[in-house]
Amino acid sequence: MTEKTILRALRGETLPTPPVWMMRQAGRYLPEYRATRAKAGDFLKLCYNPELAAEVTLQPIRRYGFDAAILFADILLLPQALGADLWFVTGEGPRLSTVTDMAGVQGLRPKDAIHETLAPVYETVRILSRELPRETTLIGFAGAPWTVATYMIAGQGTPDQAPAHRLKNSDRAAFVALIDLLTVATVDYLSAQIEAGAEVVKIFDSWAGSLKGQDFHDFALEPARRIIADLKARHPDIPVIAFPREAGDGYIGFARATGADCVALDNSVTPEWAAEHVQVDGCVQGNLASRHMVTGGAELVTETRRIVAAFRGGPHIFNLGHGITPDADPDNVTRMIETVRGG
Ligand SMILES: Cc1c2[nH]c(c1CCC(=O)O)Cc1[nH]c(c(CCC(=O)O)c1C)Cc1[nH]c(c(CCC(=O)O)c1C)Cc1[nH]c(c(C)c1CCC(=O)O)C2
Repeated sequence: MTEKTILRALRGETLPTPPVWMMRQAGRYLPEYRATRAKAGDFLKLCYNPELAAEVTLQPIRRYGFDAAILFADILLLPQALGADLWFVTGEGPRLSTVTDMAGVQGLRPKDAIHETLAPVYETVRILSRELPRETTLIGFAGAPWTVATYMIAGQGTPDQAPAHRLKNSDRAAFVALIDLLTVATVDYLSAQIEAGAEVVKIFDSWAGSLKGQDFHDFALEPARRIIADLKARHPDIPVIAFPREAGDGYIGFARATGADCVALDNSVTPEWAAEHVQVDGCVQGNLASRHMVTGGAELVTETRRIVAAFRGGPHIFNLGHGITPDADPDNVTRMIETVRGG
């Protein structure tokens, strides 16, 4: 069997047509997702129901034939497995019990305890590795320590991650202890996904952009480097995609410094800039603005072609710059894929 297209791109091959998948491709813009979520009861019940989580992972593959499927789960399941309370408020987002000092960090469970909670996620991966079409790559994932810590410290999403910055600056020891626990737990979590059948893993650092200078080095780059080094020691052939969202100039050299096989790009960088400064080090993923999945039209086609053309000279996986939003039109996704594949 010839190797899957995404694995070829991740090994550094320049392909005539970039493989394509989408962040949040299983999500609320799809009526079949909404129906399955209703059947599960709510979002978290869906995440912990292996049959239904596998079903929603497969839905966009059946509908669109994406080159990759991403495990259906959430980056906040790991804090829950470490002992935080987690719930979702409809229309608002996640809520967690907070960790605000060293006693809070020490009150979390040890990393070896996570698998008890996360076992259903590994079962979802096993189902998917049996049921996916043979040409489709299965991507596992976790949040990066900084991004996960921002939710654990604030107890919710925050526009500027102020509570996490405050803890970092006022109680360094507690903050570093939390980052360290998340780093080692993430290695075990991703390793278990790989052992269950994930062929690639992606590390989402959605709030990396709020770390500047030395902080970016210490809390975005360094944890990613440690996670990737430890994972590759256990699973040498597993490619890793890193997503230090809104890193700006921090994207330059990020793959080299962390050992990532691919860097995912958000929309704040142009594809022409990224081809010159980031793709020189290897595979890149991205970076169509999600709003085109809402607005469609000629601009969707023009922008898609522009990104494909800008990255044509090197390894590239086509994706959005962030997750597709619930108000997206499913037909625009079809249009985007046709355009990537030569339409
Ligand atoms: C920060 C973050 C989270 N989760 C995730 C991130 C990092 C990526 C990013 O920046 O978007 C990652 C994530 N979340 C989800 C996946 C599954 C795989 C995929 O399709 O990409 C992945 C990879 C499902 C989800 N995670 C969530 C949904 C929507 C829940 C629903 O169906 O009601 C999905 C499909 C909920 C979620 N989960 C999270 C938030 C802030 C929210 C609420 C906001 C929102 O509703 O979009 C935390």
